[in-house]
Amino acid sequence: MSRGPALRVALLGAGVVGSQVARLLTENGDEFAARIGAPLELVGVAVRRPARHPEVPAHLLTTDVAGLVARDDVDVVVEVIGGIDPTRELLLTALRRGASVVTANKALLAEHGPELYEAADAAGADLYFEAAVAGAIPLIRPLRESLAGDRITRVMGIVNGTTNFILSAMTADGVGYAEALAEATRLGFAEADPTADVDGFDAAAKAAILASIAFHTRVGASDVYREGIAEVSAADIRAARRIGCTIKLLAICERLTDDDGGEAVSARVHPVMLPDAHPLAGVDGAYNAVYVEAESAGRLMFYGPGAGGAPTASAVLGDLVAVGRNRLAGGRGPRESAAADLPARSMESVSSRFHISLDVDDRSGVLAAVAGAFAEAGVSISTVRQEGRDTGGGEGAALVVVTHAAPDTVLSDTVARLSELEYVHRVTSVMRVMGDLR
Ligand SMILES: NC(=O)c1ccc[n+]([C@@H]2O[C@H](COP(=O)([O-])OP(=O)(O)OC[C@H]3O[C@@H](n4cnc5c(N)ncnc54)[C@H](O)[C@@H]3O)[C@@H](O)[C@H]2O)c1
Ligand SMILES: N[C@@H](CCO)C(=O)O
Ligand code: NA
Repeated sequence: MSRGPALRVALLGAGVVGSQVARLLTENGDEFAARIGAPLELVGVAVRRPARHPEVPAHLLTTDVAGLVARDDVDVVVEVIGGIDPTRELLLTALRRGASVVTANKALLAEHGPELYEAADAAGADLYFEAAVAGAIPLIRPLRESLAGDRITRVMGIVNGTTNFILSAMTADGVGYAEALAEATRLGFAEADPTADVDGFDAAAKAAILASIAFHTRVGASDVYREGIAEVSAADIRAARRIGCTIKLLAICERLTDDDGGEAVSARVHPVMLPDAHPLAGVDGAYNAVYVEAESAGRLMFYGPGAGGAPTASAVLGDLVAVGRNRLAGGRGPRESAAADLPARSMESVSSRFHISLDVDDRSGVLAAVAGAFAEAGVSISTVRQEGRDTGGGEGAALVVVTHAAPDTVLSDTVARLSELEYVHRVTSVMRVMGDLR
């Protein structure tokens, strides 16, 4: 039963996510009203081309997005347009006049989160963004609220559905990279510009958001080290299989303790060879999964659909219900929590194990020369394996070296030394490895 005045909602964008938000709002309006205690009323939907949206009642459609957010009868703006321009200005306008905002826009939050929080604070409005990280999976709310009484030490996971879909297809079906990307785009997982997915920008934005919330510190997109999957080859996937691993693009956010006991934060995104027994190795397709380690709670795992129209709309609508309940209660949701203000560390502070593939001359002395280069750089070797060449014929052989943990910077020196060796034709790939190998 509805008790309060209607919560008036403006929807910006009716693409993959927005069209599902509009559908569910219309279909389930009575249920939402009962859950909130006040009806939700969709008062406008901003789109680029109204003719393409027969599913939205025509009187709600507008191309005047700036006019819609400026309307003083709009209580909540739901933004599913994406990108920084013009969304930053639109959301600031909405917040400054006291409207709450629900957004799925990780790129905007990772670049301009503090500015949006400040505008929300100044006007006493809410800023919710569950859909921005790991789609349908409840992750932002558990981190911001459920775990607010704990000390989180690590957040690590698969947070980009498109790249996970591509890597899964390349691994299971031997499907080519381009074909898998086209399918992810067709299914609505990929960003409007899919380089945001494959080059790791999308995952890096999510890592920045996760690290900020988990460590009560402002972490921006530029603080996140980033490598995408464009360099991951079919040969890398075969090499990973040989050592009992699966390649995944991981976002890793860690609380680091310096030698002097001071704390810092590291956030990074890069491909990793994960042992098949690792729980994240079995997360396939557009599914996401995130591990959270906290001092008192221990290890938690969040798993589910990380992309797609309806799953993402589920998270958007959950936020909308929360905003509606807050309004009716005369309260607000959580604000920015950044008081810890920890410094962000670069990759120089991070050590990893590495899997390095080399094309070498198949002759005596090669192994000693390669081992010597590692020794000179102070990198300890865990295993070495020599194989016939992985691709192509020729006189050479493929050498595969797996190291013990070594600092990132030292590893780049080692690769430079290896490339200069007379017997080494090429360093064909360098990839980080996690955990124990068989
Ligand atoms: N697709 C997913 O699986 C998914 C998951 C989580 C988060 N997101 C995020 O949700 C947002 C939307 O993603 P999407 O997949 O629905 O994108 P989309 O490209 O399918 O939809 C965006 C829509 O916004 C419209 N639009 C663009 N500029 C506009 C403007 N100035 N005025 C009015 N309309 C405008 C476009 O025409 C398009 O219809 C992005 O921030 C994305 O990162 C998407
Ligand atoms: N493009 C994103 C959408 C979900 O944020 C992905 O593939 O995960
Ligand atoms: Na989520």
